[in-house]
Amino acid sequence: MPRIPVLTIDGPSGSGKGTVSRAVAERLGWHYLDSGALYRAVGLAAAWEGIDLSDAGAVAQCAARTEIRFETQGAGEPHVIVNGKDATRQLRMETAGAAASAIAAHPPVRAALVDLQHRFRRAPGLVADGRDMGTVIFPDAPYKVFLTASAEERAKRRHKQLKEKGVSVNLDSLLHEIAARDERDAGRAVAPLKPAEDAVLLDSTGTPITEVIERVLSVLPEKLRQPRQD
Ligand SMILES: Nc1ncnc2c1ncn2[C@@H]1O[C@H](COP(=O)(O)OP(=O)(O)O)[C@@H](O)[C@H]1O
Ligand SMILES: Nc1ccn([C@H]2C[C@H](O)[C@@H](COP(=O)(O)OP(=O)(O)O)O2)c(=O)n1
Repeated sequence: MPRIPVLTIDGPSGSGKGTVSRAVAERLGWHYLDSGALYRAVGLAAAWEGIDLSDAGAVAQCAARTEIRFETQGAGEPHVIVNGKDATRQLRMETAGAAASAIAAHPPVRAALVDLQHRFRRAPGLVADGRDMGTVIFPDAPYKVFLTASAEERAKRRHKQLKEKGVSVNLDSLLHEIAARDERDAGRAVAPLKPAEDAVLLDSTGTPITEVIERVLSVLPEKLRQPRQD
């Protein structure tokens, strides 16, 4: 029996993975996995419990007992409920991204989240967004994209996004944080940020989101791109 199709979209922070993945999943009528939100949620849950984020074993145990749910509430990003609390806003802060990047470097933490991620592969298909979707979690995915953009453009996008959410941050410090996160995510020993050998590379610098979405959709065969009738 053919396996349920997966489109993986990996790339660095601010490359547009989340926005593009959600739009593509909606167009196809497929499920969506925001794997970064899982790492963010575990980082937050560990901080709530006062766990030292450098303690790989303690964070991995925390990952195994943390309950993470995604709730669709109208348009826009799904809300993320961590151990019963709506943590959506907190999880989007750059501090949560940095904590996620730190705990994500621990192999036992990554191992604790593998089954959960595989369970998102449900019919009719899955769009999976992250760093290692095409390389480690869904290496057999038939469709893979690696999305990038210059660090300057990614920092500007994040700056605008946070400003729209009422969070004021300095552009220079964002650029620094993004560069530090890129370096840690790409430099770690386990599941580093890198394109799968069979991924299509897309640089979105200066390209409007609508066009990026079309380019990603063009990676899929025509028959999958038809809107579903049911
Ligand atoms: N091609 C693009 N051009 C301009 N802005 C973009 C583009 N892609 C994404 N954005 C904006 O950049 C911000 C970060 O995008 P997001 O999808 O959260 O990135 P990622 O998930 O890769 O971190 C969002 O506000 C989004 O609207
Ligand atoms: N599949 C994944 C997804 C995220 N991570 C880690 C590394 C990232 O810096 C953090 C946060 O990821 P997230 O995709 O939410 O961050 P951005 O939206 O790209 O800024 O989690 C990971 O190691 N593996």
